[in-house]
Amino acid sequence: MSTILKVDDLVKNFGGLTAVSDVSMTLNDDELVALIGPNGAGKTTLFNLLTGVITPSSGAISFRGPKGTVTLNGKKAYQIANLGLARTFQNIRLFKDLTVLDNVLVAMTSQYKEGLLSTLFRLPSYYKKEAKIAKEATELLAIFDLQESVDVLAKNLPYGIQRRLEIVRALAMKPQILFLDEPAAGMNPEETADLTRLIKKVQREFHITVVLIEHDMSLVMNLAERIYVLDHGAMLAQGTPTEIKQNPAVIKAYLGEEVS
Ligand SMILES: Nc1ncnc2c1ncn2[C@@H]1O[C@H](COP(=O)(O)OP(=O)(O)OP(=O)(O)O)[C@@H](O)[C@H]1O
Repeated sequence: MSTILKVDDLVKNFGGLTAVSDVSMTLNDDELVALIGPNGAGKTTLFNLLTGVITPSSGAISFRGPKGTVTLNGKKAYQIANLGLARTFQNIRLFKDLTVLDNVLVAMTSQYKEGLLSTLFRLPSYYKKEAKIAKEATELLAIFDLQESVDVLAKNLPYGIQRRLEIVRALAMKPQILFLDEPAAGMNPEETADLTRLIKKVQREFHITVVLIEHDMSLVMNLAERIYVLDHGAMLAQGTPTEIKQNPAVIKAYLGEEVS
């Protein structure tokens, strides 16, 4: 297993507040990692730094992509996404007035750069590529049991299914690392159990690294191979679920909350 993402001494200050403080971490190929911590610990800020939504105050992020290792600091969100880091957000960000299929097609077409001439004059290669994209999108939706809903407007889907569609959209970008920000937020226990199965399936079938922020400890302990724990912006601990459950510093940070 080799390192795909390396974070060294990352800092993010918002005025006088240090939201992320000297955080170092590594992500390996094909692993499922959880990032946990109490409210306000800096988890989303760390995701935002890794995916270019905000820029670090200091520190380094390096990513081993298909064309070698690149520094992500200073790169824009779309450049980082094109390199192979896709994400979902805590608040659903679908195109609510587009159908399920169109939501996925929009994400997918960023991967297929058709020439201007072919697009303008609708050459046969244009239609061939369009058919290929539609087939891939439909197959991806089927993995997520959304094949029956391809023509439904995103805004008319139940909440749990909208969250699922968000994951499909992120996967449509063919990422090497998938960041999921609270994928089970607002879901009922049955939806959460379905989601847990799906995330496992995605990681197995797509051979990608998955990192998730999650407050639902049963999901985290069921899914994660490794866990990082943030507290007050700093990395408090890292280890296997068993190690984290028994870590006195983690138990103290979660005082009053159950880490089980
Ligand atoms: N854009 C911003 N400007 C100022 N402060 C911010 C900004 N974004 C986050 N913060 C602050 O940084 C700290 C970390 O916030 P962050 O949202 O990363 O925590 P979190 O661990 O994701 O919390 P939660 O589990 O509640 O989502 C908080 O004190 C928050 O108020």
